[in-house]
Amino acid sequence: MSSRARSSSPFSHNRRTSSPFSSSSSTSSFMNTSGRFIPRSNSSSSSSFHGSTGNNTYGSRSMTPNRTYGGRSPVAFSPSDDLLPEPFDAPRSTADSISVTVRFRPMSDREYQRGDEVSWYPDGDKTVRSEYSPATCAYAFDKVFGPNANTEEVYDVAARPVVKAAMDGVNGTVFAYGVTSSGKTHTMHGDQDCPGIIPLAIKDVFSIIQETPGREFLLRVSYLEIYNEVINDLLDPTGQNLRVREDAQGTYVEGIKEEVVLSPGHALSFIAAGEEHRHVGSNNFNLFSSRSHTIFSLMIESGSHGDEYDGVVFSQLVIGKLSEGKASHIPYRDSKLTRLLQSSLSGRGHVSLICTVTPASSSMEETHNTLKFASRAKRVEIFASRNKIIDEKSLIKKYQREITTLKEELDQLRRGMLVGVSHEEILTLKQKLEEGQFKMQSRLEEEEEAKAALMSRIQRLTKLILVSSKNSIPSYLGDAAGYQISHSDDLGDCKNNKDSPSALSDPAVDFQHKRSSSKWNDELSAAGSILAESNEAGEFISGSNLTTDDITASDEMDLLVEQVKMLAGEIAFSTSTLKRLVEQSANDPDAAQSQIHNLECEIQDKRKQMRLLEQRIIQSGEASVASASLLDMQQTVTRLKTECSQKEFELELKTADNRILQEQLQNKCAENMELLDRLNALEKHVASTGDDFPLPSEQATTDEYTEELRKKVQSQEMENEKLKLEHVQLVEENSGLCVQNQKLSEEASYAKELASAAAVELKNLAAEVTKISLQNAKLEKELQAAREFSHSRGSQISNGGNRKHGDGMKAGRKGRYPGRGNDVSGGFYDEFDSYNLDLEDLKMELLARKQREAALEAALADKEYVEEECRKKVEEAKRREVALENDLANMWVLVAKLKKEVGAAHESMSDERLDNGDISNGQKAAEVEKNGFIKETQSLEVNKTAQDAPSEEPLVARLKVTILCSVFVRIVLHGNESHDS
Ligand SMILES: Nc1ncnc2c1ncn2[C@@H]1O[C@H](COP(=O)(O)OP(=O)(O)OP(=O)(O)O)[C@@H](O)[C@H]1O
Repeated sequence: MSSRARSSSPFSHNRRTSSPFSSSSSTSSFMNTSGRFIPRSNSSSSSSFHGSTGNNTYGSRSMTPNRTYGGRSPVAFSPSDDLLPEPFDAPRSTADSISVTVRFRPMSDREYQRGDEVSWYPDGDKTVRSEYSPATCAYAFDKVFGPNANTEEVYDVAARPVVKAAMDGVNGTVFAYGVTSSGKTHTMHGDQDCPGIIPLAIKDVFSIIQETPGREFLLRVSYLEIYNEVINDLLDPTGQNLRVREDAQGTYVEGIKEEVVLSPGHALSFIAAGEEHRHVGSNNFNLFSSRSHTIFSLMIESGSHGDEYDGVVFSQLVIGKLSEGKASHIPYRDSKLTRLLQSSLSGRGHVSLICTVTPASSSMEETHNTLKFASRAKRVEIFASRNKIIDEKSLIKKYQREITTLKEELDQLRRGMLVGVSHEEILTLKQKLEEGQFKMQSRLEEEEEAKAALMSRIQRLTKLILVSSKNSIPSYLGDAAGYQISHSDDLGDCKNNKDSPSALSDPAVDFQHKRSSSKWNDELSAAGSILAESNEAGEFISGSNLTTDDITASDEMDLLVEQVKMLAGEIAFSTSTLKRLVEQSANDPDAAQSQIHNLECEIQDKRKQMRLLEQRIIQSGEASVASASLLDMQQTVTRLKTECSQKEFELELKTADNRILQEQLQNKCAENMELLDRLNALEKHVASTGDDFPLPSEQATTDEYTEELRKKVQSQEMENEKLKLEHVQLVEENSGLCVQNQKLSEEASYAKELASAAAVELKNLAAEVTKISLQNAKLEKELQAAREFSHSRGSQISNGGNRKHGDGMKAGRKGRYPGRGNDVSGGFYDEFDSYNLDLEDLKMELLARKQREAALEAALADKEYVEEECRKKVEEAKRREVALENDLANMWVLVAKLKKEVGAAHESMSDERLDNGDISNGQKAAEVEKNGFIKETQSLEVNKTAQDAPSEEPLVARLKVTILCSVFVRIVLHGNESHDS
């Protein structure tokens, strides 16, 4: 058995009683499954939906208690029907979803005062709808409870099936989730008038146990709080900062205390004690509570009786209160809470999520977030199945086994089946058996003792009550009465006096006296008549039969003590009556005298009785000591001790009550003082107001005066109203400031926490940095060493000549570590050397190649550049050539034109001259010359490429020069143009 629990209650239950509980002092696992959420693949089953055309049937935007939330949503969808919770029948193998319910709380007075409106409302019993966008924003859940629903209704839907299944061996988790002040505590814990889920579940568990007589149950509880990521054991104040551990069975809290519980009250007392240890207790610091989660776990172990034993079932119910806190800086997925609930929410048990929300508009966003969370939770699939422990871990099984073995042995012994076994062996076996039984019994009895002591005390007290109420008296009381009577007889005139105390003339005295003593005296007298012949105190003591079957010595002692107390009370009362009579005797000495005498007799009589009883107590004590067996004495001592401790406990309670009462008294006194002060002030005020009124003059009529007074009162009332308003405003302002102040302090504390968290982070980071720096330094060192090594290696190799390949180099490398070659490490170093140098050579070669490559690339680039330049020049030259050719062609066209014109002019002139006969020889020569020129030009035209004909005529040569010049000019111009462009 894993010993996880720090300790557990030593309570065990006695099987002889009719209770179905099994006995145990147990340690067991806290959680017993592990796994993960399985997101539902079928998105159509999602519970959130949008886009409906429903009308909001609630016109008003304020939520009042009278507002009805019944009726189905008129919207045109029914996804909620898909989400109806299936019955939690165990075992179950098909997938089911988490049961998700939403509970609205009523709007608080504060929210009303703040002017909040309803922002979310339950539309029917399965839908939550936004008031501001009802058509587009709505969510469906298994069940939605309006603000008027009570917790029992919530329990019936959201928790009862889980509890039932848990009692049948299926793990279950019920948790309330919501923002601060949304109603988680109200839902889970509740109060006296309206018990929450936890007390209801506990009650249910015990009723199920009562209704299942065929099974034995062992229940244990644990209660923890997760506050600011720290787990504290609420059942054990020393259990702080516990750790979540994980084993094959799942996650559990190491060292959590588990207590065996025997009744609902017992379980609830642990919760009440746990609440005292909570980090925030009943504190109303919202921010703190939003970081506080509580988990109450009930471990249930059960098995059938004896032969019907069919294995032990172990299950766990976790009932949690989880706060949705925006203040929390740890997201849920990383939190301890998630780790802890991992087992419970693993999908193998039932899970019921109750989301608590407020309808108020000031919390609209928070409520929306809660609804979104709830909607997402609905998609988680579970496969709830029944747990079964068939290993040896079960306490019930262990005990059952032991009992069965012992029974068998006993049977064998009884039947005398141990044939051939010697008498000694039988005795030894018997002894062993008895020892075993004794062990078992003693453990059970330990548990029973406290209970038995209480029971005996109750019985004794009950006897006393019965004795007095039934007007019957045991024989020993009769003795006492007899003694009283006989003693009175002794006193003679006291008894026979008609003015006995019961016939006192003062009716008040008579009544009071009767009220205190008549019943007792009547009883004594009645019994005394039976034993009237016994007239001596000694006889009464010795003759009384105090050791009847049903009355033990201690009972007798108790009764005697009670009698002494009563007598003492009566004596005190008679004494005070006597005092009063003595005072009265001053007025009427005769009448009072006899009464005084009787009363004195009575007091004496009672004193004697008391003394006798005291003696009897002493004697009875001595006698009982003498006669009682050791066992009796032990029992008596134990009982007395128990009573003592009970008395102490009662005393403590009384002291605490007293303290509270005193505090209350002090408060009341203070309040009274305040009220008195206020009264005085008011009286003064009234007096001063009265002074303000002028006394009615003789002329003024009473009516005028009354009117004046009325006006004054009215103005006073108005002033009062004003003051009241101011007061209300001030109170509001004050509460606002208080809230602000609280928020600020919360924020400050949050900031502090953040700062501390940041400090921790920083510290961690610093540690990381240090670590990394150290690593860096180490690496640098190594690098440096490697560099040095390679450097020295390089120089060594360069000195050694042939560096690249060959034996010489290897010989050089080996020479670096003289002596190493002989051993293994030397060989390794040589190899390492050689590898390093090869690598280095390769690197250098690679570098040289890269350099060559780069040089070649540069040369190639140069070449390409030059080529490009040349190509450009060639193109330019070609373009010029084309241009020149064009110019030349144009030129030739011009020349041809000129030639034509010149030829035409020449012919017409010669024709005219020939006709007129006035052409001189000179002119003829010129014309010849011209004709020659034309002929030459024509020949040029034919041989236009021949530019320097040796036999040119001067004119032709000139023309050529002209043309060339023109061509040159054009080339120059063209060159300039192209240059400009
Ligand atoms: N269903 C309800 N009906 C009536 N009153 C409710 C209901 N739910 C909550 N309240 C009241 O609202 C107030 C806040 O509720 P409660 O303390 O339960 O909130 P909480 O969520 O537990 O807050 P915290 O996280 O701060 O502890 C309480 O005064 C409570 O009595």
